[in-house]
Amino acid sequence: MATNDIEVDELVRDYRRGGSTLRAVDSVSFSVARGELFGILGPNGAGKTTTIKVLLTTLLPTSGRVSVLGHDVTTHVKQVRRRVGHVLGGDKGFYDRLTARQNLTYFADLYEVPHRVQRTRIPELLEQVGLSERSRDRVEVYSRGMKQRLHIARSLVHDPQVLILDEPTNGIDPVGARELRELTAGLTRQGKTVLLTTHYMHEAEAMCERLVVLARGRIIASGTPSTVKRAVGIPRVTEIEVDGLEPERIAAIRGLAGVTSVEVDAVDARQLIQVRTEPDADCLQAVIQALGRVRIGRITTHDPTLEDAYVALVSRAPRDAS
Ligand SMILES: Nc1ncnc2c1ncn2[C@@H]1O[C@H](COP(=O)(O)OP(=O)(O)OP(=O)(O)O)[C@@H](O)[C@H]1O
Repeated sequence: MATNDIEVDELVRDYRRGGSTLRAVDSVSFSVARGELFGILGPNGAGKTTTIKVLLTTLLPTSGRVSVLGHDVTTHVKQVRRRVGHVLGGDKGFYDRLTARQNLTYFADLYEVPHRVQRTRIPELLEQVGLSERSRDRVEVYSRGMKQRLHIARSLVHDPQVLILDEPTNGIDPVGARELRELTAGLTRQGKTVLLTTHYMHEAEAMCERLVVLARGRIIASGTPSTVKRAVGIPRVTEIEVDGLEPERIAAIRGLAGVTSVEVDAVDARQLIQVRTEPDADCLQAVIQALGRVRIGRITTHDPTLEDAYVALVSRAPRDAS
C-alpha cells in the first residue's frame, strides 16, 4: 500500500533537439505525504515544469518510476488524472465570454461530475476562492488575481486529492499573492496534498513543509526550509553597537565556540562589531560577556533566509550537469 501520495523515484526525462539529447530531469527522487505542501524550486530551465508534466501524465518519463496515489503515471493515466488537479497559471484556459460559474460548470461536465454534486460544489468553490459575489460576471472582466483564484476553483471541480500548482502567484500583486497563499495553505488543512513550484523564496519559506531545489535537472538540496538553510551553512550575522571596547576583547570573542569571524568598524567614538556565527550557534550571551565592561547599544541579528541559501546553492551548482 502506498504511504505517500506522490512518489518520484530516479526520474529521468530527455528531450531530443535536432540530433542531440538534452537531459532535462536527471535521476530525481522525492515523495510527498498526504496533506503536505511540497515545493520544487530552481532557476529557469531547471526541470520543474518537465517534472510536473510527468506527474500530470502529459509527458512520459524516459526512465524511473513515478506514481500518484499509488497509480503509475505511465500505465494508469486515467486513474491519475481523475485524482489530480492542476493550475499551470496564466490568463488563458477559460471561456472569456462565459461567467465564472458557467466556466466551472463546463469543466465539471468535462470531468463528468454529476449535476446534483455540481449544484453544491460549484457555489462552495466560488465561496472558497472568494469569487461568490462576482460569479455571474464574465471572466473577460476579471483581474489576473481573480482569474488565478478561478483557476484554483477549476482545478478542484472534480475534488482531486492531489493539487499541482506551477508558479501560482506569478504576476500577481502582493495582496493577491498573499490571498492565494492563504487559500493554498487552507487546502492542505482540508487534507489535500499540494505540490507547487515557485521562484519566490519567501513564499517557499513561508508555505512549504519540505522542498527540493533543482538545478540543471538534478536535486542539489532537499528537506525542510530549515534543513536546507542549515546544510548551506550561511552564517548568522549579529551586529552589536558598543562604546569603549578594549581591543583585546576581540580575540576572546573570536575564540568562542560557534563564532566564525569578528569584524570591528569604528563609527565616531563608538564601535560596530559584526560577529558571524554558525547558523545554529546560540552564543549571543557568551559574546556579550566577552565584551566586558562596555556600553552596549543596538543589537541586530540577521538569520539567513531561504533566499540566501538558494542563491548560494544555485550559484555553486555545476554548470555542466546536463
Ligand atoms: N519540449 C521541449 N523540447 C526541448 N527541450 C525542452 C522542452 N521543454 C523544455 N525543454 C528544456 O528542458 C529544460 C528544462 O525545462 P523546464 O521547462 O522543465 O524547466 P523549468 O524549471 O520549468 O523552467 P522555468 O522556471 O523557466 O519554467 C530546459 O533546458 C528547456 O529548454
